[in-house]
Amino acid sequence: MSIFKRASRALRSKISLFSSISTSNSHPIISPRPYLFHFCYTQNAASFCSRPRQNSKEGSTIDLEQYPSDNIRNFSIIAHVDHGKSTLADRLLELTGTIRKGHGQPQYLDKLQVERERGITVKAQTATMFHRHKFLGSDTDFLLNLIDTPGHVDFSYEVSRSLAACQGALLVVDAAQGVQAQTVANFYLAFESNLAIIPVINKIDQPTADPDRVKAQLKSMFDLDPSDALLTSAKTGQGLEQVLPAVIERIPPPPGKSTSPLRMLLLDSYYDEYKGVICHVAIVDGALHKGDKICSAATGQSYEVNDVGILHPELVPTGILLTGQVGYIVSGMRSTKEARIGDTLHHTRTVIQSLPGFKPAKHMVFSGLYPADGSDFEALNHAIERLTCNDASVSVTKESSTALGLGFRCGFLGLLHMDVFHQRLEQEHGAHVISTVPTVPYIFEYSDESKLQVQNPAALPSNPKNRLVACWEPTVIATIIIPSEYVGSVITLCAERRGEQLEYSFIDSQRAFMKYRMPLREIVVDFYNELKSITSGYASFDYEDSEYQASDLVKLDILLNGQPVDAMATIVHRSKAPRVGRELVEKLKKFIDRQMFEIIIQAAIGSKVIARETVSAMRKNVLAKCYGGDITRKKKLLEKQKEGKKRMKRVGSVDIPQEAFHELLKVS
Ligand SMILES: Nc1nc2c(ncn2[C@@H]2O[C@H](COP(=O)(O)OP(=O)(O)OP(=O)(O)O)[C@@H](O)[C@H]2O)c(=O)[nH]1
Repeated sequence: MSIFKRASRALRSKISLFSSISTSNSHPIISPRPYLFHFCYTQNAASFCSRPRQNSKEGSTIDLEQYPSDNIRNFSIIAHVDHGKSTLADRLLELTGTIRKGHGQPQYLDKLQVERERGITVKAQTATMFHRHKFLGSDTDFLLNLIDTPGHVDFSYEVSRSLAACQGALLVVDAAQGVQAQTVANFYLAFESNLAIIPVINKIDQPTADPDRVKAQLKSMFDLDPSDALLTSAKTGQGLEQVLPAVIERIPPPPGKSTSPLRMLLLDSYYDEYKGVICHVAIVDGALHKGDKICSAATGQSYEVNDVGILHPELVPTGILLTGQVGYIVSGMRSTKEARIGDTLHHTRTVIQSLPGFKPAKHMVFSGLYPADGSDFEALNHAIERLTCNDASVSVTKESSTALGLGFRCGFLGLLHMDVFHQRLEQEHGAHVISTVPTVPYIFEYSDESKLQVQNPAALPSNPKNRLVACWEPTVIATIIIPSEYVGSVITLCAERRGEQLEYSFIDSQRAFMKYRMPLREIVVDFYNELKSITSGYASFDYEDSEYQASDLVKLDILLNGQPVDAMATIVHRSKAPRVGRELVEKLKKFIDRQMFEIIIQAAIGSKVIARETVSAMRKNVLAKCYGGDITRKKKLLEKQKEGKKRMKRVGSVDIPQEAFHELLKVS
């Protein structure tokens, strides 16, 4: 039985996310303002892009009243990493004249520096486009809201939020790589949200493209009709003219009621230096006008709407948003904490039923963040506050460490998310941070039946008052898709990582599909890199969280000259403790400079030492390799050493360089 059919059974009873609720109150509709259109030819001679001209009265607004919900289509682009979502989004924006062709920066909607440097999408981005299409026999103007979503598993929360504002999705699949792990995960997200799914087989220009094989995979895995698949190349433009007509004809208009009281779903928020908090919203029912008084269903707090508009793709004020439209509002919220993602906003003095909202983001990985220089705590505090304004999926609590001083314990959606957060802290806010070994949330149960959830290994008492009776660790269900020849080595890797095989089948003659239950701890540290390396980069991998399972866990302490370094403590499975302990002390030995006294580095479980290294006494001579050379070179090296010393962390009498903490992150 195909996965699709199994899922259909499970989901048969699910109801639509946007099943509309009938209400009697209606908000008065303001009479339409005058509007004008001009038309321009696009690269595709057969179609026009209709671009509403700026309203001359208000100077800066576009009139949206021309677009009743029947003329609106809201859709996401979803796919596995690198299958071409952002490039396809670029082409659609060009095709509709929303951005100029050759605007100079590919993947236009990937705006963050980190997205551009890494070539990945981290934040979902919305863009409103206008398009004229012959529909039911006559030329009709449509407003299309496109949401480009991230492909990496850590950001699937962004995908599920985006889908809540859509009635359809373009499921993009690389014509050479075929269905991959995130294709499967994203298909189910869209399917569970009852979206119309349009398969798009992209990159057909590649020499290894095999669209027929991909069509067969789509049929066997998801029961998608092969004749529904669009064949495109976002690179050469081939086949792109079919995309928007398919969006208009196959995706239903938004189902909301224009005569019902306003209900809008808060999709996302970020902080802008000049405007304050900007919220992205989807109008589910009713209409919103500039100057309206609105209220949060979650907090009861009221606000006045100071600005409202669409993302075209930059912010364009329109003074109004109508049923089914997606746009932004500025409403005097002082912090993004007030803008709760998934909240329902409505007019004050109207009674509405809240929208279903979203499941809260689940933090998979926790790590301590400390200022590299202890005196920078306030600066780091400020930087984290500002960044969490734009990334509400990070949890932050203050903590202190004897080794590192005052800092923060942060929860992330995965390791890539953690990495991206660090990079943004440094790039966007100039913060220098030391992060501690990432850990997953464990549960420890004691003889008095008390349970302790541990997000920071240092918080686990080495000698508890009550006897420890059980330990529990979080698990995930991992999906792995690989070429058949790598099956053996992947099974070995998963067994080493304590995985339990749940499913093993073949997508077609060349590709195997496997499902494993695995401890989260085993996959957050370097699993994906190892999987990629043993499969020559051909594996694709995705995971979803699952239940806790009993496990034999121990706390591994790192001691320097007999003194435990709380920031380096970690929790591991007992069977892995000797190897992890050895690796940790070896790594530390490499990074701790020789000092004027001997340093003993130990890894211990309770009072039992399981690994040990010694750094012999002496000052590191940074000039050792500087034969001859002029004095300025030597001065530079000494200056660098001085600078490095400033960034050292003193534990007892031992100075630990910042890199040592970074290197520890890599030890599994
Ligand atoms: N040959 C070819 N390359 C393409 C095509 N579409 C996209 N690419 C290339 O594929 C790479 C990934 O494209 P993106 O658009 O960034 O992919 P994405 O799915 O948005 O990636 P994530 O956001 O990281 O998930 C880029 O180097 C693109 O230039 C295509 O149709 N043909």
